[in-house]
Amino acid sequence: MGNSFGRLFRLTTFGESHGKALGAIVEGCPAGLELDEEQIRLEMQRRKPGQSKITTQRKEEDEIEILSGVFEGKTTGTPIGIVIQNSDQKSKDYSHIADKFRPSHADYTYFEKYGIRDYRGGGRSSARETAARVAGGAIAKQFLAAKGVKIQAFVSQVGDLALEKPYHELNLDVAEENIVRCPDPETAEKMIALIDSVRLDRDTIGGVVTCVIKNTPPGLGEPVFDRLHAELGKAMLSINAVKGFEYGSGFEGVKMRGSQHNDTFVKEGEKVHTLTNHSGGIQGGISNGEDIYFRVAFKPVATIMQDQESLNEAGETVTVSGKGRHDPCVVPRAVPIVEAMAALVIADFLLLSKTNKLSEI
Ligand SMILES: Cc1cc2nc3c(=O)[nH]c(=O)nc-3n(C[C@H](O)[C@H](O)[C@H](O)COP(=O)(O)O)c2cc1C
Ligand SMILES: C=C(O[C@@H]1CC(C(=O)O)=C[C@@H](OP(=O)(O)O)[C@H]1O)C(=O)O
Repeated sequence: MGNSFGRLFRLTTFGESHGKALGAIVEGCPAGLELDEEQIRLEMQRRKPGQSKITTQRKEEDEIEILSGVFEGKTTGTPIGIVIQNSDQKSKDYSHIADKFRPSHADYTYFEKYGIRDYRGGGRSSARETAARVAGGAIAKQFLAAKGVKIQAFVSQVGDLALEKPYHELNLDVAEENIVRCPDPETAEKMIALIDSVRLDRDTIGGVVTCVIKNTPPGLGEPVFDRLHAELGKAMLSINAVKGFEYGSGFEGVKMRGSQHNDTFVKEGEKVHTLTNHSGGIQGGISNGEDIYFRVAFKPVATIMQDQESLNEAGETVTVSGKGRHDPCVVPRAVPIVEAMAALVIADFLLLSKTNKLSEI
């Protein structure tokens, strides 16, 4: 339970941060998709630890090995198994807190739930698990690319430093050219300096990742419960350290009047289009064909290199201090994770949408 995501396009992950390996099993990917392994590797490189001075210094290559479900470069429709070896575990960094709870990490809640916890590197609660999500999401991304759907995420805020311009006034393609993954080079420099100074203070800082999905066909999503934005929200809130999700006008929208907020419909050739997009491409839980865009808020990382008061398993007051390799800010590496989870949601709804109309069954 709790280790799988999706209904028709389905991802299951396994593995712990300091265990032998992590893995992904993708089920439901249609047969005959040309799978570019290099593209999956590129996505893994975008997420891997040790990629720059502003990320954790754990060194993992995050090489993937595809075990099944692909023949002569094409998917066969059977489960795709992928394994990612762990090679740079330093479990001794965690010996001093084996029976202590780091404030705001998952140590206490895992112990309460299971009565036992793999304290090595946070075990299953470590964001190392997201390596498997990125591998699975990379397959969903390729499936979507073949249908013309494009997903792009970028860092839009670190601490108080936020991009002023909306996404459509930015060249999102340049985001990958800097280590923080912000599409405005000047703001990127400031963000990098801010993360670096926070790191030198032995502290951590939060941030926001914005994601844009282009060319989604209208009609994806369910009118009740499994609304498209609800599933995107669940996908995003399932990522480690996420504290907030908003789509379209989001929380800012409450400041507007209906007369300002409504998106006017117009016809452009054969296509229905809206003049503004406060809806964020989703109305009534269903995609309307406009860009889908949303923002995901990440908290400051819990493990800080400072003494903090906490409790141990016996309920005694103890001092806890982080050791080892940790991210001073998660957003640069969260960008490909957000894209992967978004791809899984859209791929799943794309398959489900084939059951909407009698004429399509
Ligand atoms: C890309 C990424 C990297 C992370 N790196 C760290 C880290 O180095 N140290 C840490 O304590 N937490 C890190 N986290 C956050 C923890 O995994 C997360 O706080 C923990 O699982 C508890 O879950 P919660 O914050 O969602 O409640 C990271 C999260 C992400 C998305
Ligand atoms: C190793 C990765 O990131 C880790 C995420 C993480 C956490 O608590 O989430 C804690 C640190 O690792 P460890 O589990 O070794 O202490 C990070 O280095 C990775 O993303 O591949």
